[in-house]
Amino acid sequence: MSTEEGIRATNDDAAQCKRFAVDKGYWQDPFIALFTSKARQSHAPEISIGYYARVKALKLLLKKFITVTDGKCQVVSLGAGFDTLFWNLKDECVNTTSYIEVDFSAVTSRKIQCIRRSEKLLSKITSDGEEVKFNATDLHGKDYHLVAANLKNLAELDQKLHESGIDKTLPTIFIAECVLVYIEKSNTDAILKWVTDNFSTTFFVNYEQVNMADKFGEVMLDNLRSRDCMLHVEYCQSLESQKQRMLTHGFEGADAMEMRHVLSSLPQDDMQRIQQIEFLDERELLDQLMSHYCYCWAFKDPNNIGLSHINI
Ligand SMILES: C[S@@+](CC[C@H](N)C(=O)[O-])C[C@H]1O[C@@H](n2cnc3c(N)ncnc32)[C@H](O)[C@@H]1O
Repeated sequence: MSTEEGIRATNDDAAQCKRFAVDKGYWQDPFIALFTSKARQSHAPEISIGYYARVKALKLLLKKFITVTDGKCQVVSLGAGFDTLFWNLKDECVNTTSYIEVDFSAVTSRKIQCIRRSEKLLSKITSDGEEVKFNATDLHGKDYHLVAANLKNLAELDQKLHESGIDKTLPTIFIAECVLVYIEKSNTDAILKWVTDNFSTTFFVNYEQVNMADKFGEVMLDNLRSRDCMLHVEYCQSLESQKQRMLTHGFEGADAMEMRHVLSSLPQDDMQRIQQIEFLDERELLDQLMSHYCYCWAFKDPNNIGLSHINI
């Protein structure tokens, strides 16, 4: 059985791994240090390269969606944790109609505290001196919203998105980065169906485990179980099962890619740069790790605005 505490702790892990990799120079993120303390633990280069590919590919997909929709779109980040993508996009002057982050209240309240004590973070969510509205768990800026909801409770999620001013007729991208795998199949099925039932033009990006039916997958499951985290891997058997999940829940088209192929599709000059940061002992280990994670993306685009062309 997972405990909420065990699941929430995965956010601290992700944020710490990102901070460590950023401090090492894998990629630039001037905001991650505002949500994390300096990493106490070091991580193997394979882990940092994994995060590098995950962060780069998500930004790539999101920017393509924003370009296709000319910025007249909404981003909903499910289980956003301490993700900094909103601030990094703002830093590059990439804007959307609104950007909404959702997580458990214990996570959003900590994120709100970090935002409130940093002028650098606050300045990106206010404009023309407009006030940011917040309580202990929810924060509403002009185009940024951070709200508390349990993703298993769709009525609560719907209500919180409504309070954030969501427009279900506007193209909306949903991001779930290492989130659905912590939630039971019946609930994730319901989330995906709710998305396609409610949003007329929508794109979904899911990052999580794949090819989990082997020994490596078994060890990963055991490892997380010992930290009070059950992974729900029914759809993590193959790229095909990942895509089928999307298609059976109302998406018109879906595609998926193992992270080792994502990595080799990223700009190669940057790859050469990151391979020089730390000595990589065994290339095989990197390939093994990267073949157990994937991006899967899916779209519903009845007006043919071009969502079917978005890929990595
Ligand atoms: C591994 S972390 C990933 C955080 C962020 N997406 C990233 O990639 O850096 C998983 C996040 O999902 C959140 N989460 C998991 N199950 C959830 C649920 N049922 N309701 C709300 N948030 C949930 C956790 O609290 C945590 O912040």
